Amino acid sequence: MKILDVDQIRQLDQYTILNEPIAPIQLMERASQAFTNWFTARFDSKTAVKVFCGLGNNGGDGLAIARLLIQAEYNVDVFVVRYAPRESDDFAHNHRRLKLLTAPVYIENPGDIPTLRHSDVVIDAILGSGISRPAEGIVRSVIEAINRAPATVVSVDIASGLHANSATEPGEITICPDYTITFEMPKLAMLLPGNAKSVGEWHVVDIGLHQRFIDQSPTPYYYTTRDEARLLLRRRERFSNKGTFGHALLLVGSYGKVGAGVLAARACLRSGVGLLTVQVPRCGYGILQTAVPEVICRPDVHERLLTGPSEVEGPALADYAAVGIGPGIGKAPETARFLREVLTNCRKPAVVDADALNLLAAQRDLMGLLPENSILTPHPKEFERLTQRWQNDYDKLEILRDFAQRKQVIVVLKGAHTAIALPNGDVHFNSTGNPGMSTGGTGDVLTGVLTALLAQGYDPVEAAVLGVFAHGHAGDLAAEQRGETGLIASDVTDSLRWSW
Ligand SMILES: NC(=O)C1=CN([C@@H]2O[C@H](COP(=O)(O)OP(=O)(O)OC[C@H]3O[C@@H](n4cnc5c(N)ncnc54)[C@H](OP(=O)(O)O)[C@@H]3O)[C@@H](O)[C@H]2O)[C@@H](O)CC1
Ligand SMILES: Nc1ncnc2c1ncn2[C@@H]1O[C@H](COP(=O)(O)OP(=O)(O)O)[C@@H](O)[C@H]1O
Ligand SMILES: [K+]
Repeated sequence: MKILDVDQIRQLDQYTILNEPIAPIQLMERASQAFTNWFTARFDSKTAVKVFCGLGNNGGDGLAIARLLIQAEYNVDVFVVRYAPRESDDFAHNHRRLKLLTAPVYIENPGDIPTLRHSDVVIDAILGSGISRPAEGIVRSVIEAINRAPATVVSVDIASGLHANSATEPGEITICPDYTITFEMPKLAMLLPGNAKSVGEWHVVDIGLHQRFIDQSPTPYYYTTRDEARLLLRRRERFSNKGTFGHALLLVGSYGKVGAGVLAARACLRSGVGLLTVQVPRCGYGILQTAVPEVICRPDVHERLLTGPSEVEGPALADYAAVGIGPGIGKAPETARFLREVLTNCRKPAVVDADALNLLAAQRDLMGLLPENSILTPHPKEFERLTQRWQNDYDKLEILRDFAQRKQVIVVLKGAHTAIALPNGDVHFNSTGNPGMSTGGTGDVLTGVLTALLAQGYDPVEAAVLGVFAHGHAGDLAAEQRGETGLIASDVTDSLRWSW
């Protein structure tokens, strides 16, 4: 799904009005109905609803929502924050309609702000995507009062005060909602960690904006939906054999961190690889053979480190269908030398994770050896080591896109809504995963998943988008079973389904 910016959404709005065609006020009605459908499924009609409206179209939505809820027999109070003498045409239209049902309360001074109780549900329709300056004066006072109150808060389209696709400057204030119900598509701001408090749990409701305009609109930002991820999945053919699905090599582990290798190996097997060889330091031999009997184990000649040579013969590096390197390998100079050898010789896109990334950061010339379209999977700290410190999430996104383009690699920047930057500058945000996955080893699992997909011949971009989705989906299934708190990395592997 594309993520468009505010100007594009405004044009999309106009395009829909002209080409569907639909009257602007009807489009507002459709958006308000879509919000109301979500709201009534979530909160019952005994709920005390307090709708706060601004004077633009977001406020117009709020007034229409208030009317729809009154008609559905909810107990609704409406407050209009009168911060300016102007109001939008569609606000005015809905204002006239609402006044036939109820009398809104006008807030001009802080003394007009009502007291909010724990049992109240606030609908925040003060400012939407049209915000053009920081919230000040009475708008700020209302936002502060709502944030202080113990009530549940649901924002219409976007939290008041939050910019849809640019940074919130220090000192700016936003509503901190429990939920955001946004129209048609997520806004970039909703996918960025720094905005978590200004977004809450968010849901998209479809309001039928014109698909042709969306298709034609250029954007570097995408959000992977379940259907899109499903389309990437390949079926296993009936007349297949293990050779059909590739022979992968994982280079993993060091003394004390052989477990990282076990996690990656198990996940690789659970992701459909045909055959898997795992090279671990000699100390990991017994551990790996016992924990994962399905793998071919190649013990390194070194007892505690990965250094390269092994007494067990195997295919040349370039003959493996895919190579994954990093989980648990440590940063010893011998391992750094081996990494250099691997990157020089493997000639196919590789999966590079964890300490392999830290070694790249320490010896930056290694980056020049990365095979084109390799998949790098840093968490934010590792990414910072590879690049530089950033000012805010938007700055970080630019650094991410620039890095992927300059190095011609795929960067999977992990976290909630993992951002996958492609060599063409596009960024795909993931839609699966949960905070239960913030626990040691889940990243190692991802390395196994991605290596398996490359070995099966998935194009690296597809492998990255699909693998990250499947990994997060497995995390979500695991969380359903165990809850988020009790989730461990092995549960993610055990929950890999490859259907959704
Ligand atoms: N696009 C869609 O698909 C659909 C969109 N819809 C809805 O429309 C919303 C966007 O509406 P919108 O453009 O009228 O913007 P909105 O935020 O309501 O208000 C702008 C007004 O506030 C003012 N203002 C700005 N900043 C301010 C501040 N800090 N403090 C005080 N005032 C401030 C600004 O003033 P100005 O900049 O002109 O001086 C202007 O007067 C969108 O979020 C969605 O809810 C649906 O109805 C239908 C489908
Ligand atoms: N809050 C979260 N929401 C969704 N996914 C998360 C969250 N926290 C972590 N994850 C996922 O869990 C994995 C953690 O990887 P990483 O930080 O490398 O862990 P480790 O190094 O311990 O293996 C990543 O795939 C990341 O996207
Ligand atoms: K709002």
